[in-house]
Formats: sequence, C-alpha cells, structure tokens
Amino acid sequence: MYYDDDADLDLLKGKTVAILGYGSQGHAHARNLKDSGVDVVVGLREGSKSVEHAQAAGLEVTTIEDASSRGDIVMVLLPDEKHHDVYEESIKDGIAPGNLLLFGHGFSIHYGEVEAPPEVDIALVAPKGPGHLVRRQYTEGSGVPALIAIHKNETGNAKDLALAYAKGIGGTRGGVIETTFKDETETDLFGEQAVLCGGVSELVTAGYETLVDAGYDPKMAYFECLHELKLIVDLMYEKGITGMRHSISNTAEYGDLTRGKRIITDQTRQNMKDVLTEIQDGTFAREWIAENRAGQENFQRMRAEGQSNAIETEGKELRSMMAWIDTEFEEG
Ligand SMILES: NC(=O)C1=CN([C@@H]2O[C@H](COP(=O)(O)OP(=O)(O)OC[C@H]3O[C@@H](n4cnc5c(N)ncnc54)[C@H](OP(=O)(O)O)[C@@H]3O)[C@@H](O)[C@H]2O)C=CC1
Ligand SMILES: CC[C@](O)(C(C)=O)C(=O)O
Ligand SMILES: [Mg+2]
Ligand SMILES: [Mg+2]
Repeated sequence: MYYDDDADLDLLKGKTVAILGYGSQGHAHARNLKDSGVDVVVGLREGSKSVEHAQAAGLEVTTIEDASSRGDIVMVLLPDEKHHDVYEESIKDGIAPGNLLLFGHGFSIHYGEVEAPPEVDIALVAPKGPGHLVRRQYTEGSGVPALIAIHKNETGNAKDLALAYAKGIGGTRGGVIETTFKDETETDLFGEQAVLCGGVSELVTAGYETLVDAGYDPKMAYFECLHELKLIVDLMYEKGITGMRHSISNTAEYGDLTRGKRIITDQTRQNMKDVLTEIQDGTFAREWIAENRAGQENFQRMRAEGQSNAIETEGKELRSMMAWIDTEFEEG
C-alpha cells in the first residue's frame, strides 16, 4: 500500500498535466490536481458543454489535440467506448516520446482498443469510486483509494509520476495499490457488474417491486429498500459488516444470517463466476464494443427503461423533501 508519505507531488512541478474530458472523473481530477498546486490544462471537444464549467472552476481549457501535445502527462478521462476513435483522431499525434499517457481504467489498453506508440510511457491511476465522490472527498480532506498500474515505463519515471498524480487527486489519503492493467480492468468490471451497480440496482429494484406488488405503500418501499441502504452501507464502510450488525437489532441480524443466503444463492454465486469468465475471456468487451459500433441502440433503450422505473419517480419526489440531499450534479 502507498500513502501520502510514499508519493512526491514535487515530481509534477514544472510539468503540465492534460486532462482530456470533464465528466465524472475529468472534473474531479482536474480540480483536485489544480487545488494540489499542479499545472493543469483541460482538453475538450469543439462545442463542448463543459467548457463553461471548467473555466468557472478557474481551469484553462483548450482542444483535445492541443492539450495532448502540451501535456507532459496526458490523462484520458473520456468514456471507454470513445477511446479508440478519439485517440486515433485527436490524441496520438500530440504525445511526444518520453511523455506519460495515463488512463483512469484499463479497458482500452487491456482489450486492445488503443495501440500506444513504443516510446511513450503508459500507466493508469484508477480511483475506486465515482468521480463526484473523488472531488467531494478531496474537498472534505479525505480521499478515494486508487489503483495504479504501469503498462510501459521507457523513462523509468512512470511509477513515481503515477503515484504523484494519485496523491494530487487525494488517492494516497485513502491508500493506493499497485496492480496490472489486466487485474484492474477485470476486477473493476466485475465489481460494477456483479456487486456495485448491476447487483445492487437489481437487488434494490426487486425488493421495492416485491413490496409494492404485495400492496404496500410505494413510499414505504422506497425508504425501506433504497433510502435506508445508504445508512446501512455507511455503517459497513465505517465499521465493516460486523460493525453494521452491531448497530442493527438482533431480529434483523438473525434475519440477515438466515435469509441472506436465500437471496444470494449458490446459483447467484455461479452466475457471478460466469460474469467474471465473460470479462476474463473478452466476451463482455466484444459485446460492448459491438454495441457501440451499432450505435448503442440497446444501451439507450435499457437506460431509458431504467429511468422510467416506478422507484425512480417515487424517489425523486421523496428526495426533493430532504433539504440536506444534494439532488443535482453541478458539473461533470
Ligand atoms: N465514472 C467514474 O466514476 C469512473 C470512471 N473511470 C474511468 O474514467 C474514464 C472516464 O469515465 P467518466 O468520467 O465516467 O466519463 P464521462 O462519460 O463522464 O466523460 C464525459 C466527458 O467525455 C467527453 N466526451 C464524450 N464523448 C466524447 C467524444 N466523442 N469526443 C471527445 N470528448 C468526448 C465529454 O465531453 P463534453 O463535456 O463535451 O460532453 C465529457 O467531458 C473511463 O475510462 C472510466 O472507465 C474510472 C473510475 C470511475
Ligand atoms: C462502480 C462503477 C465504476 O467502476 C466506478 C465508479 O468505480 C465506473 O466505471 O464508473
Ligand atoms: Mg470502478
Ligand atoms: Mg468501472
């Protein structure tokens, strides 16, 4: 594990860090690095809606081409599915030998979507959390842990620079692990599909719909299955599963221990293994790349279906009454 004392922010002094994209991760990295005293330039496509947000945050904005050629370190924080095309059209020619090309996730390098030139260093700094929380936790004085991995290190400086970058975004406050592009990519995809996003979203929706279908008040179902999830997960985050069980009633804990395995069954565990296999053998990556080449028709349809679920309309109304909940993303 690497913590603040293991990384040297001074290595970024005199260097320009180009952040390509100002989305969830892009805005967080750009703003955190700037607040850490790093010289940052943000690269955005022509007509980007993000220009005004980045400029309002005091950041210099230029084109992706210009940022790629000005950056000693060039961090690609564009959607994974766009990396191939944008790299070929706007990034590749600007990267000088000896510069460091960084990614926030290993997908495009691991699955061969980006073919990098031999004389350029390549590494990743992948926060283990959503970009908006990378920013929020940094401003609060804490930080989202991160992974680093080195794919190519012609200069011999890639690891120290990746660690310095991780420190600049707050990652070394939470702890940084060195891994490989392969392991970062596969564990990240598995986590988001089986547990953090796919698993939890389906679990919450299924629980909500079970209560509503049985005739219970949808508002009660929302509080029970979605709102309270954060409060339970906060305890797990702070004190572990045992700590969470300390805070809940004995009745809840007995139900947890005896009923949980009827929800996550041996079949569910087998399904998790199958999902992992599809990640490891490239099936998922090929499917996602093909979906994009075909214009994202299925992706957009499923996204719209998810947005119109009853739990979403119910939740929007209930959250609007809780003044302490920040319901909008201001940028990113
Ligand atoms: N989201 C997250 O929290 C995490 C993401 N990552 C990784 O970080 C990387 C970035 O992900 P994320 O932050 O979600 O990305 P976003 O979808 O939030 O990125 C949006 C940004 O990319 C720009 N963009 C989108 N399409 C294009 C294009 N065709 N050409 C040029 N610019 C484009 C957008 O431009 P405009 O402003 O003009 O719309 C915007 O600035 C990915 O590799 C992802 O896997 C890693 C950890 C967590
Ligand atoms: C959990 C989803 C994630 O992997 C992340 C926020 O870490 C992502 O790709 O957005
Ligand atoms: Mg992740
Ligand atoms: Mg991910």
